[in-house]
Amino acid sequence: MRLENLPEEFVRALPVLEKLNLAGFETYFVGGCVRDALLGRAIHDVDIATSAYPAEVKAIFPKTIDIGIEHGTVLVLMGKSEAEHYEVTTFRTESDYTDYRRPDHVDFVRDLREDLRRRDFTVNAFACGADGEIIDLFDGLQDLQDKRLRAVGLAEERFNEDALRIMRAMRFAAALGFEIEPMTFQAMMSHAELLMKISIERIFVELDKLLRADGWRKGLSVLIESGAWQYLPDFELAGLKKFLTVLSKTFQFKSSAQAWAIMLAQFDNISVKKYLRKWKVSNEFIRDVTALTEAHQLDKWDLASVYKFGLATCQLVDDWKMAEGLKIDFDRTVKIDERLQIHDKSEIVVKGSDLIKMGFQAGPELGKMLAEIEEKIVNNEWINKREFILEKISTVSGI
Ligand SMILES: Nc1ccn([C@@H]2O[C@H](COP(=O)(O)OP(=O)(O)OP(=O)(O)O)[C@@H](O)[C@H]2O)c(=O)n1
Repeated sequence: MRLENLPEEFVRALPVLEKLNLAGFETYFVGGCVRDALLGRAIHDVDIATSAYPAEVKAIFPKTIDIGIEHGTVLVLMGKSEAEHYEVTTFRTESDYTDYRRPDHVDFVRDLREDLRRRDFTVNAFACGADGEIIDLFDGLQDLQDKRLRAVGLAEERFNEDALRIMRAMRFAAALGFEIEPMTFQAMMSHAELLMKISIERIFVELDKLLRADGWRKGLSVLIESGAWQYLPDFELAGLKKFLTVLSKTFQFKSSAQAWAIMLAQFDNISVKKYLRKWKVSNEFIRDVTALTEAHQLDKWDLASVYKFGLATCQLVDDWKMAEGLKIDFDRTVKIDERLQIHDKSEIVVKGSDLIKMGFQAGPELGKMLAEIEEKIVNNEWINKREFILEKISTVSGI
C-alpha cells in the first residue's frame, strides 16, 4: 500500500531521506508519525530510521547534534536557519531488559525487520519510504482498519521489555478509540505488576495523555479491567468507578489540572497535595489542582473568590460543575471578573514603601495594612488611586 499524498510534515523531511538513500542507506519514516499519517491525524514528531550507523549519518549531513548516540539517535539540522531538525535513528535491536524498562544495550543492525519487530504495537510498527510505500510486516494495516491495538509478536515479551507499554496500550485505546486485542489484553493483566518498576513520572505522562484523549472513559475502563490501577499510587477502585459516572456523557477535560482535580475529587479522604507528591509532579501543577479543588467547594463566585483563583480557574470550575449537572451562569463569572479593579497584588498603586514614608513601621502591622488595602480594592470599597488610598489610610490610622 502506498500513501498517495504524503503529509506536509513528511514532504519537508524528504531531503533527509533522499540524501541517506542516495548514499546507499535504506531510510524510512517510522513509528507514531506513520500511524497518524495513515489515520489522517495530526503529526507531532517525524521519526526517521535508517540502516546507516550514527557515524555514517554524521558524515552525510553538515550539521548534526549527538542527542542519544549510544541509542543510535542523531539530530539532523536542516534548512537555512537550521530551524528544522529531525531525529535520525539507526535500525537497532534491544536485548535483555533486566529492569523491565531499559534495554541493557542496543545493537545497531542493517535490517529494517529487526528494528520493527522490537516495537510495541502493530500500528506503531509501520515504516514508510520516501515514495510513500508502507512497509507493514505485522498486519498493522488490518488492525488499523479494524480499530484494534495488538502487540507486535508475543505481547508478554513486549511488556517484559518495557512495562510502560501497558499504560501506552490504554492511552492508545483512549486516543484512537481502538479495542485491545484479547491476547494483548491478557498479557496486560498478567504483567500489570511490572508497572511498579516503572518511574512514576513516565506513568504520569501516559495517564495524563489518556485523560486528555477523546476516549478517556474507554482508557480508564481498561485501566480498571486490566487491574493495572492497583499498581498506581493509592488508586481507589470505588473512586475510579465513580469518576466514570459523575460527569455528563460527552465531557472532555479542558486541562490536565482539571482532569486530575476531578479524578481526585472522587477519591475518599485524600489530601490533594500529599497525593500528588507521590506522582512527583511539579509544584505548579500541584498548585493548579489544589486551586481547582478548593474553588470547586465554593457555592457562588464573588469578587474575592474570582480575584483569589483567577478567571481561568473559575471557568474551569464552572465547566466542571456544569458537567456534574448544575446550572451555571458563565456570563456572571466573566462580569464579576470585569468588575475587578486589579487581578494581582502588584497592580495596587500604593506600595509598602509609601506607607513607611507616611510613618508606618516595617513589620507585621505594615503587612496587615497592605492586606487590608488589597481587600478593600478587591471588594471595590476603595478605588485603586494613589491619593484616594493615602487619604483613606490617614483617616483610618490617624497618621
Ligand atoms: N515504550 C515504547 C515507546 C515507543 N516505542 C516505539 O517508538 C515509537 C515512537 O514512540 P513515541 O514517540 O513515544 O510514541 P508514538 O507512538 O510516536 O506516539 P505519540 O507521539 O502519540 O506519543 C512508537 O511508535 C513505537 O514504535 C515502543 O515500541 N515502545
